[in-house]
Amino acid sequence: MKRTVISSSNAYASKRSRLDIEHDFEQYHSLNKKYYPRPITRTGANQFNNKSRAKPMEIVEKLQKKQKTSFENVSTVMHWFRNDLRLYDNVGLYKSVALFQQLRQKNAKAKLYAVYVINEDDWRAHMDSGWKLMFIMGALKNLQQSLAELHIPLLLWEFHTPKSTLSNSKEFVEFFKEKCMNVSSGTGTIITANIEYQTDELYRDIRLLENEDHRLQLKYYHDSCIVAPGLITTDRGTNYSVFTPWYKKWVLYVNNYKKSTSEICHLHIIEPLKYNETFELKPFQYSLPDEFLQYIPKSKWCLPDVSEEAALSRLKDFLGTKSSKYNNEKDMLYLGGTSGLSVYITTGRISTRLIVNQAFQSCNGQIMSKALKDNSSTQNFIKEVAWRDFYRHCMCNWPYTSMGMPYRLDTLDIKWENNPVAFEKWCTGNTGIPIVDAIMRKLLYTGYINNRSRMITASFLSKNLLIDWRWGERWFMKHLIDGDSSSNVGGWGFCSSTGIDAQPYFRVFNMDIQAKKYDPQMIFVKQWVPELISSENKRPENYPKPLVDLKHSRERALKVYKDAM
Ligand SMILES: Cc1cc2nc3c(=O)[nH]c(=O)nc-3n(C[C@H](O)[C@H](O)[C@H](O)COP(=O)(O)OP(=O)(O)OC[C@H]3O[C@@H](n4cnc5c(N)ncnc54)[C@H](O)[C@@H]3O)c2cc1C
Repeated sequence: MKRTVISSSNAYASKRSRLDIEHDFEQYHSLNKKYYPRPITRTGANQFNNKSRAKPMEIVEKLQKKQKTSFENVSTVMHWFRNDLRLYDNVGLYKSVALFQQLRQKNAKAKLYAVYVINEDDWRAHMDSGWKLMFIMGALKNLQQSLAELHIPLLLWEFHTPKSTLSNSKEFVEFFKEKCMNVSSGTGTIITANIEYQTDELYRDIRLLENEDHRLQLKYYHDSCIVAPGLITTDRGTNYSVFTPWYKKWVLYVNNYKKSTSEICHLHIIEPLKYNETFELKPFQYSLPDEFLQYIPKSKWCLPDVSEEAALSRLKDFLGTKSSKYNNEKDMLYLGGTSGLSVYITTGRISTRLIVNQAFQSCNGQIMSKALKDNSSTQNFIKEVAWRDFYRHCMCNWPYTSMGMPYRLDTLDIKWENNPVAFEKWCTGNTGIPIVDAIMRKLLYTGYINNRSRMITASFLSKNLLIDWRWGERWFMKHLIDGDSSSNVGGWGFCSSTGIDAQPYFRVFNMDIQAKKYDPQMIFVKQWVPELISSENKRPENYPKPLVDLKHSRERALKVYKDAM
C-alpha cells in the first residue's frame, strides 16, 4: 500500500496528539447498549447450535426459494452496492445487467441504476474505522465515474433517524421502499445485492425479503467468497470447525470447476451495454462527520489509491515480485512481505476469485501441494485467501460469533482480569514491551498491521494481560483500514483460544522470541518506539517499565484458562 514515508519521530509525535483525542476507552468494554440493549446470552447462542433457532443464512435461503421474478409493471433494475465496490467480477452487478436486458425487451423505457446506502448508525454499531470509511467514500466517487461510463447513475441514499436505528429495522424497510418508489416513479423495482454474512446485515435482508411486494423484488447473490457458504460440509453433512480438512475440500471444490475451463474460478464480466441513458453526473453532497475521522492523524495520513485499477496493479506487482518470497517474508515486521490487498478485498474493490485466478498462473497447475507442508509461497498465499472464506462460512454456521459471543461458549467462564488501565496502555502502545508498543503505535498511525503483528498483540492482550479478547477485537475494528468482522473475530478467536480452530490455550506467544524472530535487528521497533533508538541495552527513562512480567503473566494465563476450560 502506498503511504507517506514518515520519520520515526513524526510517528511518535502524531501518536501523542492522537492520545489527546482518544478518551472514551469504555466503548470497547462491551457491546454498545444503544444498539444492542439485549445482547445474546449463552442460552440464546446455544439455540443456534441445537437448531431451536434458525440461522439467518438459512432463513434468507428459504425465503429466496419461494421467490419468482416478475417483470410486470417493473420499470427499474437497481444494484445495491455494499462491500462489493467494483465493476469487475461482481456477481450481483452482473445479474443486475442481465435482468435489465431482459426487462428492456419488454419495456423499452426501463432504467438501470446503482445505489449505496449510508447509515451512520450501522457504522457506529459496528465500530467501522475512519480509515476504512474514508477509503469507501473515495471508492464511491471513483465508482460513480466508472458507472457513468456505462450510463448507470450511482445514487447515494442516507438513512438517518432521530433514535439511532440500525438497518435491520422496520423503519429502514419503509425508507428503502419509499426511495425505490421515488426512483421508479411509483412502478416496481428489482434490486440485486451481494450477501453480507454478518447477522445484522442478514436480518436486514430478511426483513426486506419478508416485505417484498409488487413494488419491490430483491435478488441476493453469493459473491464475496470463492466458494459460497453452505457448499463445503463433512461427509456426514455437518459443518467443519477445523481449517485443514475444510481447506482440502475447498481445494477439491475449486479444482472441480477448473476441470472444464482454463481458469480456476468463474469470473462475472459485464458486456458493454447497448444503452445510452444520459444523466447529469452530480458530485455527492455527503461528507464524513468528524466523529469518524478523529483518530486519523491530520498532518501525515495518506490513503492508498482507491481505484479498482490500483487494486489490480497492486496484485500484479505482488505476484510479479513478492509472492515467490511469501513463505519467508510474510511475517517479518520490518518488511512489506504480504500483498497489502486487504483494504481492497474488504471493501470489495477486487474479487478474491480474480486474485486466486491470477495467483494460480504461477502454481504449476496445482492450487495446493500433495503434502500441505510442501506448499509453495504462492500456494500458501492462496491458502491465506481461503482462510477468509473459512471464517465467513463459520460466521454463517455459528451466527452468534457475529453477535459478540465466542465460538467456544465454555470460554465465557474465563475470569478475565480486565484492567482498564492496562487496556489503555495496550491501545496506545505504552505497555513497556517494545514489540507490542511498536505494533500498536503503527496501527494507530497507519490503520494497517500485518498478520504476525495482529497475532502478537492479540496474544499479549488476551493471555499476558488477561483482558477479554472482545475489547481488543473492537479496538482493531475501530482502527483497522481493512476491518472485517468475520476475519477479525476469527483472528481474535484463534489467538485468544476462544474461537474456531483456535490455538491451544497453553500456546502463549513469547514476546522476546517473537521480537528476535520477526524483527531481529530491531528495525521495526526503533521506527515506532524512537525512545529506544539510542538505548543500548538499558531501558531509557522516558520509556515505560513493562506492564507485566512475561513469565509470570504466562503462568497466570495458563491457570486461569485451565480453570475455565
Ligand atoms: C487478531 C487478528 C485480527 C484480524 N483482523 C482482520 C480484519 O479485520 N480484516 C481482515 O481482512 N483480516 C484480518 N485478519 C487477517 C489478516 O491479518 C489480514 O487479512 C492480513 O494481515 C491483511 O494483510 P494482507 O492483505 O497484506 O495479507 P496477505 O497475506 O497478502 O493475504 C491476502 C489476503 O488473504 C486474506 N487473509 C490473509 N490472512 C488471513 C487470515 N489469517 N484470516 C483471514 N483472511 C486472511 C485477506 O483477505 C488478505 O488480504 C486478522 C488476523 C488476526 C490474527
